[in-house]
Amino acid sequence: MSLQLGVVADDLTGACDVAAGVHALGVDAEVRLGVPDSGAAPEARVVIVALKSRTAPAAEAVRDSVASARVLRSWGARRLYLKYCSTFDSTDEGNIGPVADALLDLAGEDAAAVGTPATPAAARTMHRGHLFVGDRLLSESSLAHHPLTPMRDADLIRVLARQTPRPVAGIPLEILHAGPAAVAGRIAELRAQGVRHVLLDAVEDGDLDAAAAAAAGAPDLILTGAAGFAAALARSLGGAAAPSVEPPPDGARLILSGSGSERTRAQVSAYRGPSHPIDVSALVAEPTAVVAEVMRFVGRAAGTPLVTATAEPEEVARLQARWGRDRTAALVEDALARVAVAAVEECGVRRVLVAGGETSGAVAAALGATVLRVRRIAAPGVAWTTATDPSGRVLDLCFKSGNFGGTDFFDRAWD
Ligand SMILES: Nc1ncnc2c1ncn2[C@@H]1O[C@H](COP(=O)(O)OP(=O)(O)OP(=O)(O)O)[C@@H](O)[C@H]1O
Ligand SMILES: O=C(O)[C@@H](O)C(=O)CO
Repeated sequence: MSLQLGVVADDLTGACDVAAGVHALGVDAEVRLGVPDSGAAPEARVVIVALKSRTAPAAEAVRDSVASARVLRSWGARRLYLKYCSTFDSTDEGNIGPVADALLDLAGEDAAAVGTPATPAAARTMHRGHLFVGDRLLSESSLAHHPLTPMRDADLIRVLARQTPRPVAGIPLEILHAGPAAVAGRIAELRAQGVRHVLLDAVEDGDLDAAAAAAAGAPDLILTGAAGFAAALARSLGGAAAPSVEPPPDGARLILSGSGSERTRAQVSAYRGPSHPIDVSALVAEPTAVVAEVMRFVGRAAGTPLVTATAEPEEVARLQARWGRDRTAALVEDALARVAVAAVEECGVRRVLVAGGETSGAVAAALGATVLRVRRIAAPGVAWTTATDPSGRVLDLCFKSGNFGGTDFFDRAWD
């Protein structure tokens, strides 16, 4: 089976979100970590390249995304998809606009980028170009206070227009409701007017299906969006078989949380097993001693140990003000990554659940995972995945976006 959809995702948990949605439809998907080496094409119909490009400097994000897109094309990908966050996480500098522009350059002079972050299953909907998170405008949700990409404007036409010199326009819901032909017609009109970025309204999966059907007739479009539109495209591939559910490998379990999101804070508080906080200030002075102390806890814990740096926003802000935002983040990510490696090597851990996108990227890289295949859906947008580390150990890895999973996720994810 040939590669139908080649996805470039701007973070690892976002890549796993797409893989989970595609797998749930019975379409085989594979996640590649980092810019892949070209070479033999994977067998999966959907391949998702997981980058760490959401908050990287725009030039770096463009370089890695274009390199990944070239490899996906060399593997015969029929469509290219740029996966960004369902809450459009970005700044005026990028990286959604610059990366989409670079993919348009690759696709040809008249190409256009068409898509939507709307993902109704995750309560992200678009109306009149405005993004809603649940019942709130994006700008009135907790994303307005995101430490790296605060989203203070819910008008995504305006947000994207600040990131690209190319004209941006939206397609309203009534055209989506009029069906694929109406959507395709409107896209063609906008392109004829010189528009190069089109954002679609969508409030339910049927709207995304109409968009996917419209896109089918225009193979030169670059498709963009979050997991919702990617799933609609996968649905349109058809021929889905029931997803297989493999048993997990034997071995001990570990939970690592470096996420600061509201949902993860609730999950950490609700967890009923043994847990150990990371002392971030101690980490600044003596990271090796902190990791050694954590490993004594992991080695002795009865049940599934949780190692957590998750803290209230005021505490994170205090630590960032004292030690620097990037330095604190790097220290925490490095410590959790070292704990993951030591737990696998010394404690027989084979199942690792990680909370937080940046944290997940750091842990996956340290474990030497390069390819992930979905084993089982753990929650909407979250999957258990199988990877083989460089020593040949089979690992069961779950990378959870900060905002995903129920409050009791850390207790229930293992079933
Ligand atoms: N106590 C802390 N103090 C300062 N920084 C922290 C602390 N705990 C975690 N961090 C850092 O905050 C960042 C959290 O980002 P991460 O992407 O992992 O989670 P998130 O933002 O909640 O989730 P997502 O991107 O999945 O929505 C990481 O870089 C992590 O190292
Ligand atoms: O789209 C989302 O909300 C997630 O897949 C995500 O990008 C997590 O960082």
